[in-house]
Amino acid sequence: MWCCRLSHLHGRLQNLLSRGVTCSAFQQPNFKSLFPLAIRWHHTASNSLNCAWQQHEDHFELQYANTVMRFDYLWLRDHCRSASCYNSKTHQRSLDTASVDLCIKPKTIRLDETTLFFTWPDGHVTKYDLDWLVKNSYEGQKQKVIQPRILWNAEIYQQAQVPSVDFQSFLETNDGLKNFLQNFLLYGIAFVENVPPTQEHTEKLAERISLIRETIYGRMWYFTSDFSRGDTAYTKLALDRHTDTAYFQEPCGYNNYDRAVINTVPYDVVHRWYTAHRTLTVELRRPENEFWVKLKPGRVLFIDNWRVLHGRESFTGYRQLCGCYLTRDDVLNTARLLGLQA
Ligand SMILES: C[N+](C)(C)CCCC[C@H](N)C(=O)O
Ligand SMILES: O=C(O)CCC(=O)C(=O)O
Ligand SMILES: [Fe+2]
Repeated sequence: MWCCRLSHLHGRLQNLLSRGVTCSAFQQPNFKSLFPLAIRWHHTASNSLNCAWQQHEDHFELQYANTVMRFDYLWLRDHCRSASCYNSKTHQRSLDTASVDLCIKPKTIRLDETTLFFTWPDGHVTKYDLDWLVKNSYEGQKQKVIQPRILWNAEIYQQAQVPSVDFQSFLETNDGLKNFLQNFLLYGIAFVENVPPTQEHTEKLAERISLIRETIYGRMWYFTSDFSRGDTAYTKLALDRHTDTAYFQEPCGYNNYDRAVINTVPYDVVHRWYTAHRTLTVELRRPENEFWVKLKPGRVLFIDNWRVLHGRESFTGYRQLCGCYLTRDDVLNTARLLGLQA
């Protein structure tokens, strides 16, 4: 019985999808709509505002703040910030987007000072401040400066002389934390110095930026070479450039050690994959693309696993390392709270 209902629904969905939804003027009974709307520019009375808009058949065009913006009418209805459509306390949408006519068009549009008023066929009014539209439009977004990233190699990084941040100022001042995060966002790595070399202090440091991400390796990992752990990371062997946890749904990044059997692509695609892998590996192994640092007690290194790979030489003797994984969303959130664009 359930099977029947499901396949019936499935059929209907496919039908809808294959037919598509069109907004052709011919579907509308009103004969006037067979003709394109008279398109004309509306200018503001005051020249100082420098705003002009035009109502096209299928979109609204606005020129303001040296930006030409185009808005879909459904988008304009959907982003309505009126009390019935949007809860400004929770910043959540109350409007049921699926209930809006896909072919909706405003009945009237008018500009008052810096506010645009759209009146929809059912009488509902949506108000937009011109600056809000600039900030949230596709075209406005494209002009926005995003947090710059520096593509570096060993020489560029050394010449930049990026300072490490002192443990005390990292923990106790927003400026210290902000400097650290700025470097981290720019280069994908950053250092904190003078950290008491204990697990507790390393944990405190991590918690200052973000939530610690618990994984199968534990919350804080504190390890020395121990082959019983069954992973090259826990040996004294050299560890080639890699990123961690490539096999997670939310991985820290990619890597060759943990790559699973490739069984989802045919032989000719797989060969192209190997060629690409070779090109990437050759780049990664160029000495000028490598930056070697000696980790010593008290020096903590943060690595953005989406940008920078890490590895180590083989070693002899006893060596201990302590660390943890951080949740990316929270690191970026802390950066934003400090006024950085992340
Ligand atoms: C020891 N520590 C927890 C840091 C990492 C262990 C991860 C090992 C694994 N090969 C991977 O790359 O995901
Ligand atoms: O031993 C090291 O320095 C690095 C270890 C490592 O990369 C890992 O555990 O994932
Ligand atoms: Fe690693």
